[in-house]
Amino acid sequence: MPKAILVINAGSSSSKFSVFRDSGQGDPAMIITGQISGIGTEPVFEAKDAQRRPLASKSWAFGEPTDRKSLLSFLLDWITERLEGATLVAAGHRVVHGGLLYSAPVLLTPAVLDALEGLVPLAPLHQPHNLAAIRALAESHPDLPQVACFDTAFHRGQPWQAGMFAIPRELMDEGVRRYGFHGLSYEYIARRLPEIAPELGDSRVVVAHLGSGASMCAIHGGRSMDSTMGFTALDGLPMGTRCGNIDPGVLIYLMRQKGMDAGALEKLLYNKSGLLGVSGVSNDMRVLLDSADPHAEEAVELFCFRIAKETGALASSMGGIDALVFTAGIGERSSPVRTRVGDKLAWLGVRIDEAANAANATLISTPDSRIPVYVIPTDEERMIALHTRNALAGNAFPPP
Ligand SMILES: Nc1ncnc2c1ncn2[C@@H]1O[C@H](COP(=O)(O)OP(=O)(O)O)[C@@H](O)[C@H]1O
Ligand SMILES: CC(=O)OP(=O)(O)O
Ligand SMILES: [Mg+2]
Repeated sequence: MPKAILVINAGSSSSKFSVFRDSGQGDPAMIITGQISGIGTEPVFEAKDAQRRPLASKSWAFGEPTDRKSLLSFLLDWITERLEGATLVAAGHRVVHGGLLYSAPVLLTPAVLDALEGLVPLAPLHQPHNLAAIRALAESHPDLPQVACFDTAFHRGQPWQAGMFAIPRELMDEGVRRYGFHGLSYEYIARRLPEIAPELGDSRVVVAHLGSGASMCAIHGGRSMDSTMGFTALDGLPMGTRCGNIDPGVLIYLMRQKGMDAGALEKLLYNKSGLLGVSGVSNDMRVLLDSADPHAEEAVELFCFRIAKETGALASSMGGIDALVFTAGIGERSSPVRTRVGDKLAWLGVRIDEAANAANATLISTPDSRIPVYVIPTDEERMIALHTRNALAGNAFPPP
């Protein structure tokens, strides 16, 4: 009998989900995708089929239970009716932080969940919501195996220099080190790129994952060598509402001179900074690109400046660069951002083909560009489905 795997990527106010049919041969096939948004306020459920055609939607009447557990229970009932003979065998979750302990996907047990709970302070924007979805599902469906797939796992094999802060060694031994995130996305790109460009299998690639969280990764021969995010998902590029890298002296200044405590700093750096903080207009790149406000223009320019700067840094970590890849919401859909980054990398010999770029084509560089530039839609959900299948079978993935 065919099997089905539920994939969940739970955020603060929304849970994205997909259902994959798994025949055991090749990659699992996505059959349903969607999200429940407005969790905690007015939830709305929307589901689409594999071709992204609407399948169903629902909102909840006042007074109906809309806690996470009830919403997930509704979701599972709805999915079970549409499995057409397949059996739901597991749920795979994106869990942002795996810390020092988890460098591969893991079958969830109460002890694993407790260990992951201890990492909440390292990913306050993500981890609590990832774990809340797991706990809610464990309550409503205690017999359904659940697998945690970590954003940090792909980076755990990085050279030691990339993982180290120049602070006293004891802190590093406790786990105060650079981890890197968006690993499921980078792992997918590392797998997909050689299918698109077989000659790039062993090469040095810089990947820019530009979504509401944004980071970049240096990948050599399919392995992560360095990344812009560090101990938390606050480091590196400026993001929708996060500051990206910042002189730590600023934090000491804010504490001393402005009396800010940890909570206030967390709010400032995670929720009020980045594109939103610089523009004062929006955290959404589409809004900024359409805005006539000079501060919106500055936010876009700063974002692109930092992407170009990090490209140079990551290339240096690999001793060179053979290709550049854009992915995630902004990377896949914003040709103006890609044009600006390309212009800033003209020194490297990057030449963007504007017609291909405007069309969001796969290859957006000209034939005379010194390195090829690609746009590759990411698929973190597919990686989670693959990892979940393999964790259930007790196999390591990718195979050693
Ligand atoms: N056509 C577009 N042009 C520019 N930015 C876009 C476009 N479409 C989506 N985005 C940006 O992509 C971001 C979401 O990216 P996504 O990868 O879905 O993020 P996340 O998974 O972190 O929520 C939004 O904040 C929005 O600014
Ligand atoms: C790690 C991270 O920043 O994730 P997201 O892009 O989903 O916010
Ligand atoms: Mg994302």
